[in-house]
Amino acid sequence: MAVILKAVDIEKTYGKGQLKVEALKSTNLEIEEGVFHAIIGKSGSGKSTLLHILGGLDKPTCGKLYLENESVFDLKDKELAILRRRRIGFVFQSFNLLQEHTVVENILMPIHLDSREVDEEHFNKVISTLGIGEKLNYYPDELSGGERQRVAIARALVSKPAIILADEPTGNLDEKTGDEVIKLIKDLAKEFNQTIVLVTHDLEIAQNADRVITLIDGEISSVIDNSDSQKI
Ligand SMILES: Nc1ncnc2c1ncn2[C@@H]1O[C@H](COP(=O)(O)OP(=O)(O)OP(=O)(O)O)[C@@H](O)[C@H]1O
Repeated sequence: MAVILKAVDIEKTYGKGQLKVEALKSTNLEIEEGVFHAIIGKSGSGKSTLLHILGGLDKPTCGKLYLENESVFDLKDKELAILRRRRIGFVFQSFNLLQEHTVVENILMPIHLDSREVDEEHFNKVISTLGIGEKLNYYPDELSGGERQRVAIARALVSKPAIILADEPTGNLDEKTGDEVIKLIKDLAKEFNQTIVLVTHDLEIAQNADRVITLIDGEISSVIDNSDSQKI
């Protein structure tokens, strides 16, 4: 499978002197196309730091990141912002929807910001897969938590990003809704051959992923394919 995102010797240090925290020690990681990856680890192990760097939201102290062979942190800030908008879909615990805009406006925001044409067929497929067709003209505060997260996922998917990065996407949802959202993410990965990297502290959620990356104290301690472990 093709490597879509590659981290090479990435390190991230916060603070100085006695306050220095090595959030990520030398990290090498390859993210493959169409694969659903989960990053797990205890609180403070560096999961969010790694995800933010993989998404170009935060710069590493040193190291390189390549998205489809483009060196992400060698881009100028403006180019990096465009790359993030066009090539990376983000899904956060807090949904990050714009309250004063309707569901459909939220979903199409990244495409409109880029003055791009909407691929109607893809849009309709995403909406029907996520089951939010009836809610397009509602406002976020008129939706349940699970519906809001499905809108955020639709927004991430609709611009056909190279990769979707999700940080504890079920963190604000009850267990049943969280399970439904994870199942949807898993189905979407297959349906759209979508590359996904999802951060979670929940081992059960990680079981849904194709590949599980475990972080301990800022270091990758293992990368395990669930399909391999199921074969054993
Ligand atoms: N902006 C910051 N300034 C200083 N230290 C930070 C900052 N962000 C994170 N850290 C530290 O870096 C380490 C890794 O943090 P990170 O948020 O990546 O962990 P995490 O595994 O995502 O944790 P959690 O599961 O609790 O969200 C922690 O020790 C944290 O305190």
